[in-house]
Amino acid sequence: MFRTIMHHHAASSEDCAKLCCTKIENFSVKIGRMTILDQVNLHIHCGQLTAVIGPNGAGKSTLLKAVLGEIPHQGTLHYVDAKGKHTGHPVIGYVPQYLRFDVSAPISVMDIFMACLSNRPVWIFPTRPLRRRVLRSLARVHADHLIDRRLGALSGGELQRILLALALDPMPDLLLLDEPVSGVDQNGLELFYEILSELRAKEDMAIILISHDLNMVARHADQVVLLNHGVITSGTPEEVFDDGRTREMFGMLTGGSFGQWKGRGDDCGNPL
Ligand SMILES: Nc1ncnc2c1ncn2[C@@H]1O[C@H](COP(=O)(O)OP(=O)(O)OP(=O)(O)O)[C@@H](O)[C@H]1O
Repeated sequence: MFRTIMHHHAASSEDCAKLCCTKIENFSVKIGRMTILDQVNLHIHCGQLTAVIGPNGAGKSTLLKAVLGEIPHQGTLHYVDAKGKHTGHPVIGYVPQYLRFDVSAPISVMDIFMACLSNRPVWIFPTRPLRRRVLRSLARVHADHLIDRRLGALSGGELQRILLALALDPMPDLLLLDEPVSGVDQNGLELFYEILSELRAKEDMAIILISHDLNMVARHADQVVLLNHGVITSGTPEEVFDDGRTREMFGMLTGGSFGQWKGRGDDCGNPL
């Protein structure tokens, strides 16, 4: 069950550019006779947060799974770091939208780290260095106080941060996040975005985030991609949110501009 939060190595055949970036080229996914993704091309720059938005069923989660190599797809993934020393095989960290587990199971946060980080069975008492390492990982996401908490007793936001900490060990080149649609309150969401901002700056990490909260995207993303089976439009938050196609797709009122509604919104996170 924890396979999806482990790390993946994606292969590529040639360099992408001189700057640190990931190029997603001509990604297509067909399931049966249905085309879910059609020729998606994206450049994801290191040190930037790229938010993917789009209606339900647009293929957002499918795109992340294809980048992870978890589902059959066409297209190629190229990665090159700034120094050109680590080209072609990004280490990818993945934070899934949700984790299915038995909420009554006596599994602690420490146990799940043990299961993911070492080959030791979880019933062996953790060694001190391992516990210190887990505490360091958890501190990165402001969650070291949760190390002995039972998984089933975590709030939605806390669980999301634990999954993020797991995806960051070892530190990935490319971080993929599928934000939960519900279960994380506004404070949890704010903290999560703050942590992502820290990471992109400190680790020079490329981050792709599927988000349903347009206000948070407007405030924190460097680049926004509007996806609906293909890329409808992409650019800065200003460019994408002022685009008539975005406004139409999300039922926004016409006439307003990005600057007027940035930071405001209704209770569901929709810009007014
Ligand atoms: N294994 C599958 N078999 C058949 N159809 C699938 C499969 N996986 C996804 N789909 C379909 O592909 C489309 C895209 O799904 P996906 O989960 O990628 O959308 P999404 O943009 O992430 O949606 P949401 O915002 O609702 O999470 C949907 O219509 C979905 O029903």
